Amino acid sequence: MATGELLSVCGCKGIRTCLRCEDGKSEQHLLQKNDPIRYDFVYDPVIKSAVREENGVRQSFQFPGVFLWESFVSADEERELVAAMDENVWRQSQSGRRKQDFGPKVNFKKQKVRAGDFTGLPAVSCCLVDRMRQKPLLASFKPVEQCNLDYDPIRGSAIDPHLDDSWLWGEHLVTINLLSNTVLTMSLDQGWEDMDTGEVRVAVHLPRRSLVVLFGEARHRWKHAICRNDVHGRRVCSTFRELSAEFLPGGEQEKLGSELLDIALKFKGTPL
Ligand SMILES: O=C(O)CCC(=O)C(=O)O
Ligand SMILES: [Fe+2]
Repeated sequence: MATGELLSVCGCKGIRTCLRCEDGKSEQHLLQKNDPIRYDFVYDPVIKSAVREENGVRQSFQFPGVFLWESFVSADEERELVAAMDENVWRQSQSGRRKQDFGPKVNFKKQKVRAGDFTGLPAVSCCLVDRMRQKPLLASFKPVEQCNLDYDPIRGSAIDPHLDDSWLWGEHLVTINLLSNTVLTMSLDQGWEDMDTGEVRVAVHLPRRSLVVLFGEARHRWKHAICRNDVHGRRVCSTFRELSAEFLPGGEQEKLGSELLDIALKFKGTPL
């Protein structure tokens, strides 16, 4: 298929905005986006803790559920991966993002999933998945979906704080961060103890070409986001998702789960 994007101003719906459509949205929506933020921590991957220093006072707490793998792909691989993505059409998505999906057809509201036109993950991902599985944390990771996202400061690209679905998707969310450094902002709307009056945020710095895994508390309790201000140049990422227990051996929908995995892991996919 030809390189390019499908024509329309942008892909935003409801309260989502990007630089292309913001003039036309009500100020209320923009005000809601600028709520004050109270407690800003930075994730330290060495001590696996969130750290903050204010007026010479250092505060920190354990922050489990984040695994960072720096230089997961080489500079040559990064170039090849992005070139392969750019051979395919990027579809407009919310908040100034563009996307390419390789995965089953899902209706999250009705909790319905079927193979649909899914042809599998792309061929270029086969060696990436083999490599990630070398780490004990991901030894049994079997992705059934890959979503490529494209962020650009010119479009004001971002993704609002959210939790990924956990009816269909399993424990580990794996993202490869390409083309520029960014920050994954983890947040709890209402903190706890002496921070319970405001939002608590933890900035997880994602170097270019790194891989990050969210699991446990960082997957299920803390929301994650990419803020517009943290997109400094074109950024492309690939997020891989596995199936939840319901779709794995012993689960109620194991047959469907195994059919979807068979398709996914043939690595013959084209985007939907
Ligand atoms: O861009 C990212 O790194 C995060 C994407 C994300 O959270 C999602 O697609 O659910
Ligand atoms: Fe997400």
